[in-house]
Amino acid sequence: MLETGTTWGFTGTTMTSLMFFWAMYKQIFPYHLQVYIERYVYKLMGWVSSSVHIKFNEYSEEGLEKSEAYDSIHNYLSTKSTALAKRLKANKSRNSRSLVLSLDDHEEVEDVFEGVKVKWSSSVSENENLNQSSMNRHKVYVERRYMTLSFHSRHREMITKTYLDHVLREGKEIGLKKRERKLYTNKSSNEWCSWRLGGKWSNVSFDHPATFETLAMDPEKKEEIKKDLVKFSKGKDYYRKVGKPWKRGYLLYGPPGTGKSTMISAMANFLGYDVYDLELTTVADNSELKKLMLDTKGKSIVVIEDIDCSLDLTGQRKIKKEQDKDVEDEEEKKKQSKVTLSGLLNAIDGLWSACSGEKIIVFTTNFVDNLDPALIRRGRMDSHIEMSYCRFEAFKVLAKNYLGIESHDDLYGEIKRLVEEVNMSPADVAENLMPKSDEEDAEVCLKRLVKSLEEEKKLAEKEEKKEVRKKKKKAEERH
Ligand SMILES: Nc1ncnc2c1ncn2[C@@H]1O[C@H](COP(=O)(O)OP(=O)(O)OP(=O)(O)O)[C@@H](O)[C@H]1O
Ligand SMILES: [Mg+2]
Repeated sequence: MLETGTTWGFTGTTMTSLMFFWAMYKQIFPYHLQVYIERYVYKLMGWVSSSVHIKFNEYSEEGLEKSEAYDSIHNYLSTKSTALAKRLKANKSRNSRSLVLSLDDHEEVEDVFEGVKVKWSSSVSENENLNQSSMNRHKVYVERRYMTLSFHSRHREMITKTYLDHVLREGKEIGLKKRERKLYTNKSSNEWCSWRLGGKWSNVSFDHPATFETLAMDPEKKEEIKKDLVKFSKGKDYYRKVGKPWKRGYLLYGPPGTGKSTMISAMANFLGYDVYDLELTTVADNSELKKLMLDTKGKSIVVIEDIDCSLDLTGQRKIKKEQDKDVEDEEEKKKQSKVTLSGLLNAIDGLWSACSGEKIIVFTTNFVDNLDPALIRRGRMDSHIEMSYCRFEAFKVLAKNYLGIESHDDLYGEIKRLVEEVNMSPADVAENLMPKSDEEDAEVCLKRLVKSLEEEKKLAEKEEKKEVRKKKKKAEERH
């Protein structure tokens, strides 16, 4: 549990009472003597004190690796500090919308856990380092931050076993919630550079506003999906117990504009996950695909949109020869992705899937029947979700989103009848509902929708009649 950069020390008085002497002593004594004195003072204090102190450094001893434990403690204490500490530090990260308050240096905050009081203090010390890179080697002073946890020695067992676990877990969760989420897209392999940060994926910050509240679909189905996601995200122990990698596949299928891509954003926002948008056509071959998958982090959704169009995964093996004949340009042939169905199956199900925490895989398609059954069998795509045309329940969500209304005496009845009869996508319904100018009120938009639905209905009836006539003609010809 305690990682690099975490050291244990036992001293005997509070930090605050030493602060004045500390400043004086730093001025008077040279650094090498300070190290010597500190070692013995600490030892002496340990003999007379009943307190235990645990020190958590921000960086590892070599100063290279940032301690995850320190970050988690920092996050955990930021909530306590805002309410309890007298001196706070305010930071605003580049993309965050609000200020982040945290414990200032040399400040203390108390915490109570299972009736036991503990104290956290944040400190910063200056360490001497030799500047190796400079032509004239000289000493530089580096600030080293650390947190000290102090408590009575009779609670040692509980604090080290239960409390610290609790702090690290909670702090990690807070960190995940407040982190800036990313939308990744895969680079082509000639852009992969091991020495450059970023690796195989480029990213932008993910800020899609879709949520389950704004997603128009049957409310029961929506609740089911939300429950399923929550169960998955909390299922670490369960997945371990049943011996399955912690991952879940969702197949979203349905006609264009029914909200498949919107659903992915809603899922990511709901769980606080990153999104990896995998463009299969730019992946050269199966081995590249595996490497890309290995380079994804946990708490993420890996998405392959329009899986039926991405590659000819359905019958790649069968029609490959024919295809090769058709592709005359050698260069073009080289550029084509060689990812095969089995390569994709391996990448989803292979050993990689057990790496780096929980992962969701989402495929979307307009034509579910065209997909190879192996690709979407349960266990691989565990949940198949049909995104359907807009029915009345979904319409109500859209009307609330776009017009801010929950009912309309005259028009809701008519719309209810029409949307149950006409196949119109939520995207089209939304477009009709969106006011086109400030003068357009809810009624104007609803009337536009009614008109549009009626036109669609007439068109559908015409098409149906045409079909019936065609069938009749064929039947007559056969006789
Ligand atoms: N179920 C829905 N709920 C809310 N908005 C929706 C829904 N479906 C579509 N929309 C609206 O329509 C637009 C297009 O939807 P989206 O891109 O999610 O459809 P899609 O199913 O992914 O379509 P395609 O199959 O063409 O990729 C969205 O930006 C959104 O505003
Ligand atoms: Mg889409």
